[in-house]
Amino acid sequence: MSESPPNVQPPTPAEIREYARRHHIDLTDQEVEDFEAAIAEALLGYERLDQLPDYRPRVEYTDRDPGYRPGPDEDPLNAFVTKCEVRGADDGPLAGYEVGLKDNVNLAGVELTLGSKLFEGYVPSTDATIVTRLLDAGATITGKLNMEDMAFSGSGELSATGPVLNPVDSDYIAGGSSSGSAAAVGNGDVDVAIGGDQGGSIRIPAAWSGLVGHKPTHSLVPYTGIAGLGRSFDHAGPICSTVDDCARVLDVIAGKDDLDPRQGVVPTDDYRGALSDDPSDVTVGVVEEGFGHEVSESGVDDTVRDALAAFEDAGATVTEVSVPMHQDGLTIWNAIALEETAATVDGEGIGHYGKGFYDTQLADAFGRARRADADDYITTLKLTLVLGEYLADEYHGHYYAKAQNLSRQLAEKYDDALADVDVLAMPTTPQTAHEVDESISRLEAIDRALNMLHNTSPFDVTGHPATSVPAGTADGLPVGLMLIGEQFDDATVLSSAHAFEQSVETGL
Ligand SMILES: NC(=O)c1ccccc1
Repeated sequence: MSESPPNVQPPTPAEIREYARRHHIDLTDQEVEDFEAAIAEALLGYERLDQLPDYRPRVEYTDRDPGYRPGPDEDPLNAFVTKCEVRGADDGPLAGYEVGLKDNVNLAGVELTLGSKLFEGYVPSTDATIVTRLLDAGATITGKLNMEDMAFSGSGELSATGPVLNPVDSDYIAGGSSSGSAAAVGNGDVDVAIGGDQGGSIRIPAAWSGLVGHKPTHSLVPYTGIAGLGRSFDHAGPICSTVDDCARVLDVIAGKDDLDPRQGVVPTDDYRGALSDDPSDVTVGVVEEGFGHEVSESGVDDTVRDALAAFEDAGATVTEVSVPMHQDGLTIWNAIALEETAATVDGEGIGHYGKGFYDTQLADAFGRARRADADDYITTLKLTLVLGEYLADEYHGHYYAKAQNLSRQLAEKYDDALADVDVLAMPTTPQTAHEVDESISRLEAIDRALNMLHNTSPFDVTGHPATSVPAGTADGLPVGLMLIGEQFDDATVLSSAHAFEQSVETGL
């Protein structure tokens, strides 16, 4: 997909009528004629815009290698879209670290696919803000990692290049949507990886693959230069083997970015410096409603309860808390995710509103691809666009707006529970990884893509920081314990996860 800037042309009278109709306006003949003249005048400004060069963030470390797609011998888990090597500064907190990026993160000069056929051959010429920060910290970026097609599934089997295999047991899938991020870290191909999380996509693959995944507080980590689904619930964050590495990466990528319209005031911390080894520093509120969902596997619930009992034996204070509204979290997330994703796609992948960097290249590429190849969308995105557009149109945005309001109320309920404890706790997902099965039906694929979001998705719409840390196994497969903290108190969440990791033997 090559970059060719648009060259503005005036609409025909028929087009003027058609675009008016899309806004429920019926123009008279005289209105069409008058607008034709007014539009000719207005478009002179657009001719000028075509002449002005775009304003883009500067790219540093310009020695770029476009890389290559590894074959199955080199990449048996299908973790990579591209292997590459972009070296950063000579020293810094990530010197010696090989870092992989989910393939929705702009790395200038290297193809970006979003795990989808639609973007094949698209090469951004800017870096995401977090890429600049990683390179400044001494990292070497060694790969673009596979992901669920357009990030719209939690399972790990719906990339355009097929299933991503679980690094603990390759008869199972890795979890998604940051599937390659988990597989590459688990397989030792990279030291740490960046993932993305809109409904659970950092924490699910971390849980299923026996790794640590941290979804930062919403807006703590700039999302500039990363393709997303909706500004109000897009997150990027680390997937690593240890909590210590997650804190080390967060120290580098967190903080104010003038280019990101999602951010307000962004309080940061010394995340690595705040890590504790001592369970007696930690008070945990175990959220009753995070267990026993209809889809919950008892083995998962038992493993998480046993791990929390072991944490208590090691000195942590563990209490039971109730947050009844948690049971409505997935419903609230769903109403936000459906309409906001449809609006983002209508907005050519970049949307509108807010001051910041707008990726014109992405809009050009996505705009063209979606008009030509939308039939190749992942099935869950097709479903979301149909239903999201229908609901927005038929009910005039009522449900999206109400769900946004309810997400604020939900956030208050978690805050109330957090007033008495450091962190809340529950299983990251109600079940362990699905078995690899390439013969499933469309409806089974949709179910497997979305049936694990009960505990992860509420925190994508409330914004609270949440870490998944390995808690043990159920039938030999990894189980994740999710710890949740107050907004912008990522330090306490990571510190509590670290104390757990250091004091409880999980076999992972
Ligand atoms: N990107 C996500 O977190 C996601 C997960 C599951 C379904 C839709 C989106």
